[in-house]
Amino acid sequence: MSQQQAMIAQPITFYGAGAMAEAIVRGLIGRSVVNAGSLTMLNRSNSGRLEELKHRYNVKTNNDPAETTEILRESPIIVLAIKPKDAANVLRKLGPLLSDNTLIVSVIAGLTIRTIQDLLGRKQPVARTMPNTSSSIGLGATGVSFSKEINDQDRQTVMTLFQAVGTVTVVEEDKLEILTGISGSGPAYIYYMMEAMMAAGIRGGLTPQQCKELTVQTVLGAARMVQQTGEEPAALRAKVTSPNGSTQAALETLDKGDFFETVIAAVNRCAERSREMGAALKEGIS
Ligand SMILES: NC(=O)C1=CN([C@@H]2O[C@H](COP(=O)(O)OP(=O)(O)OC[C@H]3O[C@@H](n4cnc5c(N)ncnc54)[C@H](OP(=O)(O)O)[C@@H]3O)[C@@H](O)[C@H]2O)C=CC1
Ligand SMILES: O=C(O)[C@@H]1CCC=N1
Repeated sequence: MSQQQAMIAQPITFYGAGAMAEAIVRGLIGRSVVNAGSLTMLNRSNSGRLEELKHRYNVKTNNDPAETTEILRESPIIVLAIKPKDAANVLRKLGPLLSDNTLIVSVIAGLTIRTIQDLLGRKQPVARTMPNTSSSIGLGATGVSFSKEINDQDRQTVMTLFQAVGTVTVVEEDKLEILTGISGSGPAYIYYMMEAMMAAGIRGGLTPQQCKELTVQTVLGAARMVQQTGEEPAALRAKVTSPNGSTQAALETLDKGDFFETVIAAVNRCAERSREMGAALKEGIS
């Protein structure tokens, strides 16, 4: 990542102060793309959480209903970082507070641009994004789609925001669900794999600390190998796999559990679940 990262001068309000909002805020501050004082994080009721965030990042926080209304009314950029189940209520109340050029950036899984605008009751400029939690260390992978109301400056702001915390892939909106299956939820699959590898090592007599160190370095090294050598994962896998050797035996065991197709099914189910959540929100509009 370049040292001369573009700055975002406008204040940004995070509507929702949970795991994903924190990941982005931590990344933005870590990369000095924003001044902490220009970030505000709002939640519904968890004041302890806001205290923690204020202490950790020096950001402004609030959950007083009257004050948050004023903050939202005056925010040029609002990042929606609430759960899908809370989105309908929040967006219905938010719509009347916006001005025509308030930029809405959503990280909410499944929620389409059309549904966001319908719930807001106005054709707001919207960037629908799907980041992941690795944004917190600047290694996020974010997918983005823009509504047609977005102007070039807003588009650049959104690109700057997410490029500051990792890579950005602009896609057609109907590809965001499958993208969620790969990169939005993907860290969880890798962690699950790591959990299983560590459990195996512990059962085999290694210490938890040894297992963690070995597993982390293995995952890190494998990802970096793909990135730095430019070789395909399949080619790199072949280099690890001696004919009739131990790796082949392990991979055959994975294949007995239909590993490859199971991962594909998991990614597809994730995408499908995102669409289901989006459809439920759409149906809720009446
Ligand atoms: N976690 C992840 O890996 C990723 C998540 N996402 C998306 O990010 C969004 C947030 O997820 P995540 O951060 O994990 O969720 P969390 O449960 O960690 O956070 C949700 C936040 O929303 C707040 N909130 C809920 N209702 C309101 C309301 N009416 N007014 C103000 N604040 C409210 C909660 O406040 P309180 O605690 O006070 O109720 C909380 O701060 C989801 O839509 C998810 O799809 C996208 C990519 C990856
Ligand atoms: O599980 C979820 O719904 C969110 C979306 C992507 C990652 N976490």
